[in-house]
Amino acid sequence: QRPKNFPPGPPPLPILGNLLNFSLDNPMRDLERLRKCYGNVYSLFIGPKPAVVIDGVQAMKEAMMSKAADFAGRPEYLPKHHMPISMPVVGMVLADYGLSWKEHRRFALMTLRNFGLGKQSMGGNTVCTCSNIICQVLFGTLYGYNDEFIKVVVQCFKENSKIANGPWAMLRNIQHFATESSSEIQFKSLIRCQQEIDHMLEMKTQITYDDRHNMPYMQTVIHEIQRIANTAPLSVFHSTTKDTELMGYFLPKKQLKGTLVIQNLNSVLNEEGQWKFPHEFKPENFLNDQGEFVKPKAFVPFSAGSRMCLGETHTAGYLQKL
Ligand code: HEM
Repeated sequence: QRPKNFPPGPPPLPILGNLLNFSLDNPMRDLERLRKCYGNVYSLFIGPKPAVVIDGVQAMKEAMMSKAADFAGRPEYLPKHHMPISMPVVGMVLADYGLSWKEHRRFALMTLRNFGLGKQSMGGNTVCTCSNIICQVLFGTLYGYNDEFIKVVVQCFKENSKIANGPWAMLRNIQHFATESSSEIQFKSLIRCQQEIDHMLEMKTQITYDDRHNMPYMQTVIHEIQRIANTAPLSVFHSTTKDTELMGYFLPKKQLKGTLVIQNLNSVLNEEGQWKFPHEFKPENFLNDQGEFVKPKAFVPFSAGSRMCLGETHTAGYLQKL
């Protein structure tokens, strides 16, 4: 039974809730269908538990920015107590809203920033140390500095990136780009990126992270790939921390032990009215009329607000807002 003035949604079945409303092959398409039927804020039953789905920039902004503290919880039943033995402690990702999470987040942000996250390229031991800290932040496990496990993990990542960036892989990627839909645009984008790289390499021997400011087209392509790739389409589930309202609907805390909140980041990354070409791969989505790189407010692959991803380099700005 939906509480009074709760967001509308499809009628649930006993025990199963709305599970049969979703197909296994493409549940994102079913969410889009429900959005068209019920609007940008609607509810579903995952088994017996009600959940609220948030679509589009406007609803997401109200929940994650204007009412950040009300929506910053994590659901109780996320599988934090069923982690493998190597992750016995709850990391920050699944930690519920509270003092402990705040302190961990503040500390992690400062540590990552002091290590130069997003400022400089890192190498050698720094990579090992950072990977180790990321393991602790994410999974709650810190390895010793000479631990063989973390050394092997870093070595595997290095080998993988060599393979992924090697000449054969590049050829394969170009072939993939060239044969997928809107292949011509993608192929032209790659050629233009290569020209930008070649131009930079005329002036110096190696390109670093800082050079991105002089490579606007490269930036647009990377961002457009991330928009289309949609790495975490439903983000990490949130939960309300108190009775609150969203777009005129009432979301009770007490009655439901915190309402489960699902952000549909996919709906924002493809929202009509927010993008010049919402449903196509076009780097122009990130170019203004002067041909400069701009990041539209609907670019939210890392989510937004107080629980926004720590890997996003601009997250540091939220340090003061916790
Ligand atoms: C392309 C790569 C990545 C994507 C798309 C991504 C996306 C996300 C998303 C959508 C969330 C959930 C935010 C929310 O609950 O509203 C998240 C949380 C998080 N991410 Fe990432 N992430 C990426 C890489 C990283 C990296 C490299 C780190 C390590 C520095 C990281 C650390 C975290 C942490 C600690 C959280 C939990 C924050 C909290 O609960 O307060 N992520 N990420």
